[in-house]
Amino acid sequence: MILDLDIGNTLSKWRLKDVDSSEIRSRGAVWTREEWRPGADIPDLDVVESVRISSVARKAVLDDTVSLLRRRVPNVFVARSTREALGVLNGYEEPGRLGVDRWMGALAGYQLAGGCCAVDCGSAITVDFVIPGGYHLGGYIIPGLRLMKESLKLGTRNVAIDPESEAAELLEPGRRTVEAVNHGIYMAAVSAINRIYSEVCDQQEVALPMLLTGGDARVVSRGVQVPHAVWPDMVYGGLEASFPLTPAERAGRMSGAPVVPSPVSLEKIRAGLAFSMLL
Ligand SMILES: Nc1ncnc2c1ncn2[C@@H]1O[C@H](COP(=O)(O)OP(=O)(O)O)[C@@H](O)[C@H]1O
Ligand SMILES: CC(C)(COP(=O)(O)O)[C@@H](O)C(=O)NCCC(=O)O
Ligand SMILES: [K+]
Repeated sequence: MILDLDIGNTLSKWRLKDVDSSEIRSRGAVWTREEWRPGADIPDLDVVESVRISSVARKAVLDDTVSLLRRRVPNVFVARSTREALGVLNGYEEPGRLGVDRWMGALAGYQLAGGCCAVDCGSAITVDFVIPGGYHLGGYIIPGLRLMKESLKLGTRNVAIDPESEAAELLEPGRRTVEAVNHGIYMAAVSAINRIYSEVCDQQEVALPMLLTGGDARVVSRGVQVPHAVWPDMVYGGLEASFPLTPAERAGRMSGAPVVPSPVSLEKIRAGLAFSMLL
């Protein structure tokens, strides 16, 4: 079995993948914290022959996790942000400083769509661009829905947005504090994503497919007008492409990859941008 780990600032996600069949056998998530307890937090390591890790947690957490795993598992692969990988050139001045989850998403998106806007809606919402030819332009970081809410300190933190809510309701003016906050942060997130996408496509003169991932991807998806696909395993896709282990991965396939969404024309994107600015 392969154990894939995606350690974010809030949640540490894991999944077990069969090496021969490439099937996902189980998955789970635990709060990101100092220490892993194999058998409790993550599956028993006896069945695991390889681990692949993407981590944005503090270096000490990653170091401890890696040393624990190295004692028990033959192969441990740790993803790093590099200057170039899989045909993508990292846009950061200091490539190693780009969050490795963003880098994994950019690599997966490029491998799937050959140019994309990769949006990760987690603790932070990150929006990264890779244009055809493999140039990663850099991106944008804004607080995620939960962080935006907590920063207001209005005592609404325990009333999360219902992930089943309809976008139309979430975009209405709130008539109670908790609604005003939830609708406000939702509007902030989806309008930022829509606007960032249009601005960058306009500047770069290319209509890109958009891919969404992260814990809040599904609810954010309902408010994003740009054609897009939700790919919950996008970060894992970057791990698969970086460290291919199964026959399917060696052939370039990534688990759960969605059908690439067809972007609207650049003219339409530009018209939308002009309209939103009343030009
Ligand atoms: N069941 C859940 N448990 C915790 N957070 C959730 C859950 N469902 C959605 N969320 C949202 O997802 C965010 C965490 O998403 P995730 O992509 O795992 O973040 P990160 O990679 O930063 O740890 C939380 O901040 C919260 O807004
Ligand atoms: C921006 C992030 C905090 C997002 O992490 P997440 O919300 O997925 O936990 C992470 O990618 C990170 O720590 N990045 C390093 C800074 C950068 O990318 O510029
Ligand atoms: K994120």
